[in-house]
Amino acid sequence: MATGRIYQSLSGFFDVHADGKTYRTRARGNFRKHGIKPIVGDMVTFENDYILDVLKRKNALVRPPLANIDQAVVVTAATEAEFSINLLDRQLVGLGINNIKAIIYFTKTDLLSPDRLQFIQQLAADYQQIGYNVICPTGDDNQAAIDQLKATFKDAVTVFMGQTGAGKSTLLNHILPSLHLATGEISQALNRGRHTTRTVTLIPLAGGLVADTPGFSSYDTFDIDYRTVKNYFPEFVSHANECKFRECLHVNEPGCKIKAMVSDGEILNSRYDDYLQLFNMIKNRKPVYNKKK
Ligand SMILES: Nc1nc2c(ncn2[C@@H]2O[C@H](COP(=O)(O)OP(=O)(O)OP(=O)(O)O)[C@@H](O)[C@H]2O)c(=O)[nH]1
Ligand SMILES: [Zn+2]
Repeated sequence: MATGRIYQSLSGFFDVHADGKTYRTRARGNFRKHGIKPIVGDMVTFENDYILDVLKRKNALVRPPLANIDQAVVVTAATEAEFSINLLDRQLVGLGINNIKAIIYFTKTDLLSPDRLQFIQQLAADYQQIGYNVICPTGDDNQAAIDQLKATFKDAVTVFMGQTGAGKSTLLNHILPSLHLATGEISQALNRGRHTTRTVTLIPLAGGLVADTPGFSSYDTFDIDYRTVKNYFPEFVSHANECKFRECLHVNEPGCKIKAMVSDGEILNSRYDDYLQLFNMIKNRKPVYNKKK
């Protein structure tokens, strides 16, 4: 029996990397009975080219299906018309909930005015300070940024996420020129018919594995208790023990260190506003009752 990771799935076969070799395996019939369907990214045990067991997943994304993701490159267009700090914060919280480390990568910095570039660089420094890994190419210095990004791939499974048009395919093509992903308008046109059949392959790169598909939809459902939203704002977590109340939600409580830090400019107003927005959205969300099966 051997243990390995599924890196590709094609018409009923699962290609597995184990001990530096690759194996073409199949799932046994009884997998279907138990409702376990192996997907790319899964760690599996196998013998004689048959998968015996799927090991417990750390997390999984649905479209396209991929398990055990360590980190996501949040591809973010820095231009004024496209950038939204609110969207960025929501993406970061979504990743936090799924236990996926975020790497923020700014694109289109070549289009920025000097003022705008300075604004984005300050923002990059602020998010770096919070604890995120932020990569912000400047001018013609694209290669340095890409090298910096590649250095984060070691020993990790990495996916690319971001808004439509943010530059995910362009960036992946730079990193993996053999992919030849369609970009811009062509990509838009192809996108329309591709939801159903699209699968993902994990490609070995810079000591890690990178998903070759740029179109991961981030989840807009935040399936958590509203009282835990604060846990996904790292700069709140590191000072929460300085609030007067141990269970402080940093909303209306007296003696709240987080609110004091917002007033003092030590925590970004926009981060606190986005926290309150998510907090209220999740608190006021109508419960969804699933029909009994
Ligand atoms: N000037 C400039 N243009 C860029 C940059 N990155 C991407 N673009 C352009 O932005 C457009 C969209 O880029 P894509 O790579 O297709 O974006 P995407 O995120 O893959 O988009 P979807 O496939 O719709 O999800 C294309 O016309 C790219 O040429 C950049 O760093 N600078
Ligand atoms: Zn507080």
